[in-house]
Amino acid sequence: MGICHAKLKANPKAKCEDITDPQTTNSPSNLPFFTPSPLSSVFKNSPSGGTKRRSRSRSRPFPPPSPAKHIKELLARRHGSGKPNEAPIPENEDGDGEEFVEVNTEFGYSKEFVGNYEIGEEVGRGHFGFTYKAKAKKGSLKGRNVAVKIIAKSKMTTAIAVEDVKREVKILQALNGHKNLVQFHGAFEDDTNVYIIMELCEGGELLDRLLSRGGIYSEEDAKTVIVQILNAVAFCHLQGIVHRDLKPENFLFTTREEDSILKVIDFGLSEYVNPDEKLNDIVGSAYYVAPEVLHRSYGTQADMWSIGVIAYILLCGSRPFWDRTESGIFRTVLKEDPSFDDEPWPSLSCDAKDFVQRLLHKDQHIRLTAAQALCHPWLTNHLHPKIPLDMIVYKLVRAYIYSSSLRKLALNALAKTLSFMQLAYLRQQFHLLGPNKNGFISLQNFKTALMKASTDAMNESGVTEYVHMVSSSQYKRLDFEEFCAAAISVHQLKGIESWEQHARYAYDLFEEYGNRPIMIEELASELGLAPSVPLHVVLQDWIRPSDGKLSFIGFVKLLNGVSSSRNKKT
Ligand SMILES: Nc1ncnc2c1ncn2[C@@H]1O[C@H](COP(=O)(O)OP(=O)(O)OP(=O)(O)O)[C@@H](O)[C@H]1O
Ligand SMILES: [Ca+2]
Ligand SMILES: [Ca+2]
Repeated sequence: MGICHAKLKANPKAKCEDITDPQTTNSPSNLPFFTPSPLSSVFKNSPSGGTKRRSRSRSRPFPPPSPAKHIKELLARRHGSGKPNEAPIPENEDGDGEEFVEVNTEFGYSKEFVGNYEIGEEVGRGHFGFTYKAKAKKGSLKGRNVAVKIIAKSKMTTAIAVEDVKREVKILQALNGHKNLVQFHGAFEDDTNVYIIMELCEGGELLDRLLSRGGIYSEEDAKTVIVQILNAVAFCHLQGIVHRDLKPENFLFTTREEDSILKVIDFGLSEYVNPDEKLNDIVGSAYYVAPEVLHRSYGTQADMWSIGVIAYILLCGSRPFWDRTESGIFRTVLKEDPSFDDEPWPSLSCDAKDFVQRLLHKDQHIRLTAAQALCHPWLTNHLHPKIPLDMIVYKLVRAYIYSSSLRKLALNALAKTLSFMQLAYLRQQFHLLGPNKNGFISLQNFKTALMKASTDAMNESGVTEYVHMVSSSQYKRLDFEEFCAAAISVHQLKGIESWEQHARYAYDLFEEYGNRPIMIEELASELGLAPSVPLHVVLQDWIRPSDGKLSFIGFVKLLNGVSSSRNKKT
């Protein structure tokens, strides 16, 4: 990239052109999604009537970036149109007849908001909600300040919009208690609004703090922020929740202090997803959306891309993927690699660059998971983040159990090539699974370990069921060595520079302990190739003519696994 208009801290003119977001126009009534504050019924004494928009630009030394806008398609689908209360709802592309559904906006929440809270000033707003400070009048929170996100029912013109709000509340409730997630205190409704009560975060948005520092963070400060983001997101992912709207506006500091705790907010676009499932709706904010979301086949790893974008912005003050139009942004996300050539990248650490690159990998299978990112040397060299259990381990171990014995041997050879640093993450995961005193884990351990972190979200997302399935498979106990072979991700290893060395060294070990003459038919069945495939043509290179053993190419294909081999053939 490297052109000034891509900079958050670019010159004011370029910045203004950059702002294609309708939210940044001066008059609120110009906003396609503007509706008057939903509070006219509740908020009687405010001089501003609660509708004055917070202006970032006047208080900043340079014009700030627009808050990230949601993807147009998302808004059209969820709210029917750009002006939800006026225009007709466009035809739903899935043909599920959304426009004919009468929307039921009864949520079943308590109707006692006014009796319980006294509303104060507005503290923020987004496309979907207005957030106010409020004071609890009774109950355990009596006298305490809270935040109330108010969502007007008039905006809920589609069943999807209603479901989004219900899910936002349900997820906040289920995930309550993690220190880097905003605390939830309850939900209310009346005829006009839904009220989501949360802890009040008084330290402002990450975006504002970034801007107040001139649009850039030092590596050390960025690490502190990123670790907290990863802690929260790793927890969500383990529960089977993908946030889908991670951006600097959706992180708040609890206090104004420099070392304030950071909290993830706004689960309005979050979704349940189990480890076997792929989501397909295009959701999020354009600058932060992952390529696989645009390809309509994604899971929790889409959030990791957004964290990569955030890390990139924190460290250099520029957006990694930029264009003037939404379709232009999508094109750069899909096709272009972010630049690491411009200042300050050459003067930043190699670890910082490597960390960001591993999150901005276009292939979601190569991208680091949240738990893996927490083990990256950029973070572990100075901080000592607590590493949570990682669902990818469950997926990989399950695949290993069902692999052929030949592939298991190949993976065991590959695991022996891992460096001490690479093994650190696997060691942590093994430890979390609670090995017995002889250093073994059984598949039951996978279930027991997960249940310790279980919330209602895990049941709803299908993670509980998935883990039950993994743990009820038949397989012997694993020691650490075999666990490494089982939990190694060949995809991810292929994404690192030293992959070729790993593969060569592993092949040498395999030659010593596992390679043997193999018939083409046997190999085909190992790989799950259908008899209709012209086996001799396809598998010729995989077997060494001299002794009929697996060639290096065959070994690598075997490591890739059955399904990827099969995909390549078709
Ligand atoms: N708990 C809180 N404490 C303080 N301020 C908050 C809190 N929750 C939200 N806000 C403020 O209100 C703004 C809007 O809230 P939120 O992001 O939940 O709304 P939204 O309409 O869903 O946003 P978006 O347009 O990103 O979807 C936030 O960016 C933040 O400034
Ligand atoms: Ca938001
Ligand atoms: Ca939202």
